[in-house]
Amino acid sequence: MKKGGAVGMAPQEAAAAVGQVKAELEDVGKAAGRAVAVASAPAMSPLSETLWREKAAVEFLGDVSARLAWRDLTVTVALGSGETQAVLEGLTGYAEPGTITALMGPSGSGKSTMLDALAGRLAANAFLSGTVLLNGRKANLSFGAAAYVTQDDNLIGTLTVRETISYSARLRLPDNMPMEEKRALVEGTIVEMGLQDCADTVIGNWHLRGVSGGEKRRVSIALEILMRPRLLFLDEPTSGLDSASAFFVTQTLRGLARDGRTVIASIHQPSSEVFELFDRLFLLSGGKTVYFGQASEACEFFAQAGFPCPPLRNPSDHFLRCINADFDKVKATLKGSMKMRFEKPDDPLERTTTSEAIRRLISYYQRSQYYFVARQKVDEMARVKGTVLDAGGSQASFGMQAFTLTKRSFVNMSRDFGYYWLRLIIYIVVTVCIGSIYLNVGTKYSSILARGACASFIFGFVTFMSIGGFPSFVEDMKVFQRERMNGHYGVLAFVISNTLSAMPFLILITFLSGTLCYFMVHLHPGFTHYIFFVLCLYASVTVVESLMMAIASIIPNFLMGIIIGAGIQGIFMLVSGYFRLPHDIPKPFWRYPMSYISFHYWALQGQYQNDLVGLVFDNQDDELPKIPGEYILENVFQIDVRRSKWLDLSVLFSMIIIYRLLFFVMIKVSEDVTPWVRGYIARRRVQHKRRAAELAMVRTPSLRGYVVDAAELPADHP
Ligand SMILES: Nc1ncnc2c1ncn2[C@@H]1O[C@H](COP(=O)(O)OP(=O)(O)OP(=O)(O)O)[C@@H](O)[C@H]1O
Repeated sequence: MKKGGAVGMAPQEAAAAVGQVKAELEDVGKAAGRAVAVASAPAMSPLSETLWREKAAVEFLGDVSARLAWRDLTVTVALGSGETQAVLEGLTGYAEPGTITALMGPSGSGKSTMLDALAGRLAANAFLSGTVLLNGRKANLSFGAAAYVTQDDNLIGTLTVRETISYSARLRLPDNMPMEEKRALVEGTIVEMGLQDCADTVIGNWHLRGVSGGEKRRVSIALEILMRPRLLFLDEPTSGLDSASAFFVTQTLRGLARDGRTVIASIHQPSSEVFELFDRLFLLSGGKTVYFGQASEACEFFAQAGFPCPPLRNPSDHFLRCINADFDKVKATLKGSMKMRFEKPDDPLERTTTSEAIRRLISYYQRSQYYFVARQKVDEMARVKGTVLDAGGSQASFGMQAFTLTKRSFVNMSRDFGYYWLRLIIYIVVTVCIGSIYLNVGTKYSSILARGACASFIFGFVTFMSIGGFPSFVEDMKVFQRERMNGHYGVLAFVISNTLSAMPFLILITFLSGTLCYFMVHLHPGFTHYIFFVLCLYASVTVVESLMMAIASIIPNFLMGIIIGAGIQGIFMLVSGYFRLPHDIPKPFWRYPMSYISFHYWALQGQYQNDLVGLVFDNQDDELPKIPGEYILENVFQIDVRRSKWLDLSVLFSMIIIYRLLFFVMIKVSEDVTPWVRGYIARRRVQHKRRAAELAMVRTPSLRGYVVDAAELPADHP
């Protein structure tokens, strides 16, 4: 059959042609299935091959494979001004098990948005219409039902490649799977992604030189293929890779697809070798379909549409050259500056603008057999209700997830110099400075204020320094968000692990610096006084950590987070009872509730009692009276001495729990509530803008006629 012949055919002829195409496609499909059985093995690691052989029979029967189809997919985003922008318009296509589908198009054409729409990850201000069907059913693919490799490699910099993959395996594989098998799976994945040479190299971060960008990309992919997902989305998996690595990665993805998986990847500018590895091609320009069909037939489609690929040009370069409207601007600029001299009159693209070429290609596609066949196939896939795939994600128990995460986080904290070690040094230096300035503070009259100032500085500024860990928290949150979106583990396991892994470091930092400070300043002697002081310091620093983690969960930006964290702490410090005495703090708002919410307040009140109760202040050489600490507490610092200092400490410890719960709630809110609220606001803005525009048109007499005329136009009028 002549390809492209459906254009301009009578309906009966077209139906017969489609029938023939379908028969051809089915034959090709069966042949591909058989070919897969033979051809896929050499591209796979021995382990993958075994897995494949065990499961291939089941998978090709179609009971657990993923058939994805989308029809009339349209995505509109609401912009801040209330205007809307159509990012994708009426896309129809499908992806089948055993194939790799490439999404190609110029920058900004909507590739990432299309992947997000298919994977159920659209931003809150993006609205989807049309249908996405998985095995013939509407499916929610977020949180682990499909694996998704994003453009950013959010990995833990201090772990080696092997450790990164091993921890990920332990987080997701079933607990009862023998360690040997888990290890074999990890090693198999390392081999499959060609990471053997750098398996024991750290990923790298700002102070650790690690693996190359390309290797990082491959680690990100390895993490997602580890669990052999049925459906795999990849956003630009080859960007930043050299041609050999890009070929290797795509070959691996093809091997994975041949394993019975459905692979959809957006690709920027593939080399001709890479392009040849794709089964289907979805070409996008300005959010519209330029071509969807067999990748190998794309050249023919372009030739039929009047844009044949010149000999010796990489087909994918040619396609992208034809559909990138930016070339018009570039050519105009170059012509204007007389820099473009060599024009080829035989090239159709020289005789027309790229915008015109795009228009012609889109319109040609919509009348072509390719479009017709795609719609038929999608309708067919929608009719067959296949297996409901499980939610995917982790198969490990909650306990295993929490344990593995705690261990991984502890290893990261102990290796990352910037996480706690640097802070430990700074804490020691600062506390030595405090110790020398208030050295043997004594019990003279002048010591009263010195003790007050010393405690205020310690519980104010020293705890304040904990915001220095914010950049590390943000890195942790990025890794968490990637893993969470792919369903590796839950929020509770993450919060618990983060709390437990930080605990030993916080104990070390606060006990070391607290002990130095306590003995140098010579605070109230006695073991219980000492232990109260360090516990108070520990609780305060932990509360600040929890507060900063809660901030990091909603504001994942270093500078903004530090400014907000510093602002909150500054306000808390202000109402702690030192800069303004408790009874003098204005009652509405500042005393009730702010000072009671401030952890500085409780820490300072407790420490004042801990330090002053039982001490007597005098100036030995004078005749002046001796002043008991209790009197100073009540009359100078305005503290109720009947309240136990242990109550203050228990409030501080309760605050740790409250802030950790807040951290948990914040993550849940940013996951569930924030997108809903943002979506609601975006919808309201759009409705408001539309109503205003309609009103303006009806009120303008000159436009009234236009509105009426427009209403009478046929629906398909441009
Ligand atoms: N949530 C959103 N809010 C506003 N605009 C958006 C949103 N999502 C996508 N867009 C816009 O839609 C267009 C397509 O974006 P998209 O990231 O999908 O393109 P792309 O083809 O993946 O580009 P690149 O290859 O550069 O990554 C861009 O102009 C982008 O600004």
